[in-house]
Amino acid sequence: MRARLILEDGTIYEGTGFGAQGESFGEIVFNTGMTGYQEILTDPSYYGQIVTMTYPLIGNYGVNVDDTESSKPHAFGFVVREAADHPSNWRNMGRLSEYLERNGIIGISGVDTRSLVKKIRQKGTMRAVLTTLDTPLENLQAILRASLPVDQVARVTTPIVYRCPGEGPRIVAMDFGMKAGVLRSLLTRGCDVTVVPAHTSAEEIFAMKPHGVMLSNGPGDPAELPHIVETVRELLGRVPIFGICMGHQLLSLACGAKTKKLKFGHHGANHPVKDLLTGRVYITSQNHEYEVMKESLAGTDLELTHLNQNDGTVEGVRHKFHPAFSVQYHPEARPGPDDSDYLFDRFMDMIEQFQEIVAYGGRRS
Ligand SMILES: NC(=O)CC[C@H](N)C(=O)O
Repeated sequence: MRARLILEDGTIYEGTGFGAQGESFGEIVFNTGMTGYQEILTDPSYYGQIVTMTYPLIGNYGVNVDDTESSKPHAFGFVVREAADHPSNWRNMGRLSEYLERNGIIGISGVDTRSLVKKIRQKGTMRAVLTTLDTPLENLQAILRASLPVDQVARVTTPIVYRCPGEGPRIVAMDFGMKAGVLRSLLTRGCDVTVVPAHTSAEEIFAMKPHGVMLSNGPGDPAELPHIVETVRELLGRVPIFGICMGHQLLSLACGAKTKKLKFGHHGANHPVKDLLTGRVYITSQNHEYEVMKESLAGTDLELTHLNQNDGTVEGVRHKFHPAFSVQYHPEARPGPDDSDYLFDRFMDMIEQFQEIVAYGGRRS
């Protein structure tokens, strides 16, 4: 089956379709992980994005039921150099091509992904359309001029409140498109987690009497979510907060910092980040297109805590007075190294310390 990938700058890549048939339109990004394709496809933060894998052979260990980060794939398309269709692994339960087909995701193989990634790095993230149909080029170019979906968080957040009981601290997790790994990291620490839709108000959250609030990862532009930024501002100082990726950007915006789009984003499993509090460098898992602007931290009550060692971008902040901190990368990993798992312990310690303050008649009303 013939497939075409057409970029905003007019470049056309011809390849072979694998997975579903049809047409898909989104932003083209690249991920540098050698493995982890199933976690990547099912990470809700990829909603609206067509993902190119830089590693040349994808699909070689098949798919299984454990490597998913949500109930279904969210990426808008998948681009690879070579799709391995004879998987071999003790956990293998099926072929990647069948998995994509079953889930309505269009894949294209046989693409010169090196040239594609070079283009994205030179020109920045672009819109792209991926098709297995014979649609005339003019029509595809018209699709490329259309606007991208807005309020992507609303498309991937949980529609209902649900609870995973535990004996430990009560956490309310605001789901902006939360990866299963975030929930898992809290549950393995015994937390009692209530997951709430993205648009839940601060009042509704306080009614659940949380010991801590988790701000999850999620797709799209954080600056398009002023109502959620306002909610985070209302939570600040009244309950310990830990933000991851989108959660980090929303916490930063709530404290007066600014965000902007990176040229081509960070998507991979080997980004070096320095924890400025300990001086140690960690290899981290990343997936983001936006960043918190370093210069915008001046004049806020946020302190820079983590720095990207490749390009010097902001990777983490903490509030100088309130119990709140966040990181741009993924301490829950999946896929990627779990070097940064300690941040969940830091959150647990923060909750314990805040509880002591509350017990001594501190800040909380
Ligand atoms: N993984 C995420 O939470 C991504 C956050 C945001 N959508 C970005 O692209 O920067």
